[in-house]
Amino acid sequence: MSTRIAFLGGGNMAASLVAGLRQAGWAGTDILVVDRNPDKCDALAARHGVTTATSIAEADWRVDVVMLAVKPQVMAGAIAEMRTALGRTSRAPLAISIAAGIPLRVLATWLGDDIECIRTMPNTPSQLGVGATGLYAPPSISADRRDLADRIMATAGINVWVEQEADIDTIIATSGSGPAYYFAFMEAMIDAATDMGLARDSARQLVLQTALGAARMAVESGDDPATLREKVTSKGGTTAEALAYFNNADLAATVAGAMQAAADRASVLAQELAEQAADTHNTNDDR
Ligand SMILES: NC(=O)C1=CN([C@@H]2O[C@H](COP(=O)(O)OP(=O)(O)OC[C@H]3O[C@@H](n4cnc5c(N)ncnc54)[C@H](OP(=O)(O)O)[C@@H]3O)[C@@H](O)[C@H]2O)C=CC1
Ligand SMILES: O=C(O)[C@@H]1CCC=N1
Repeated sequence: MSTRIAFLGGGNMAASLVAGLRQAGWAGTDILVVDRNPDKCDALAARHGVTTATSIAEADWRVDVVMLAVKPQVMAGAIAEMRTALGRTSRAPLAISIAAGIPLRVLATWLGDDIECIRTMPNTPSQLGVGATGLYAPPSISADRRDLADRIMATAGINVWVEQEADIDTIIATSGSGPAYYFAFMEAMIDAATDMGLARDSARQLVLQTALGAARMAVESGDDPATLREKVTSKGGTTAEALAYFNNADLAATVAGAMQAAADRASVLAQELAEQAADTHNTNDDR
């Protein structure tokens, strides 16, 4: 029997995951995308043959899995609306959260007792099947449900399961946000090469192909990145000069600081959302 998946939110990350699912052969008719923006719904329906709905209240929630894919700040409201709509259906779907910074304990207060949740952190290269996803499931989740989440996220690329939820914040800082770091590096290199005299289009082609080549070598050659770096670096040559410049600017500390800032932001978000969940709980108790 087929597994029906709904996406609560059809933005950048959901679109990437839908593309990965479709590329892996998941039937478009088994995928529902619920997004309030009709243009996004139309684009996903046209491109991937998925079913769409622009209203949470009116969507057909008879699904096996719900991917929680709206921004953290609007998740509580979207889940509340979905809960009301789900009231009509008899079985509770498995929820898979892709949101940064919302702990399972907070999601549980919003989802209710009957909906189990697995926390994941994918990234946008999922759209090409070369994504990287971190996953955490609490011990109470059955092996079958873990396998289901594993199967779904594996359509996006590689899966890495972690034993403690706190590691998801590190994964957000590493692979969740990571593509943006590489894109920023590419932008800086394109700008620099252009400033140094290359035509922008030539600079772009050279930078992007270099990034692709370096990534493929790092993945496929069997050598670790340090060895590959050494093989480019001739003694007394040009690469050594560039790397010395990076060292003087303390590139490693800059990268570590940026990643820590991303992880810290996830913790702050978690704290804010936990306080919001507690306030809602107290308000409901007061009624
Ligand atoms: N982008 C990324 O690289 C990654 C993102 N994530 C996580 O994925 C989640 C989504 O991020 P991203 O895809 O970038 O965000 P987007 O803003 O691109 O997508 C969210 C979509 O949900 C829609 N939406 C919001 N509220 C509702 C609602 N009540 N009913 C229907 N639709 C609604 C939004 O519409 P509108 O635009 O009108 O608000 C938007 O189209 C976040 O929680 C993020 O932490 C995780 C890993 C990587
Ligand atoms: O920037 C964000 O918050 C999301 C989570 C990881 C990538 N994008």
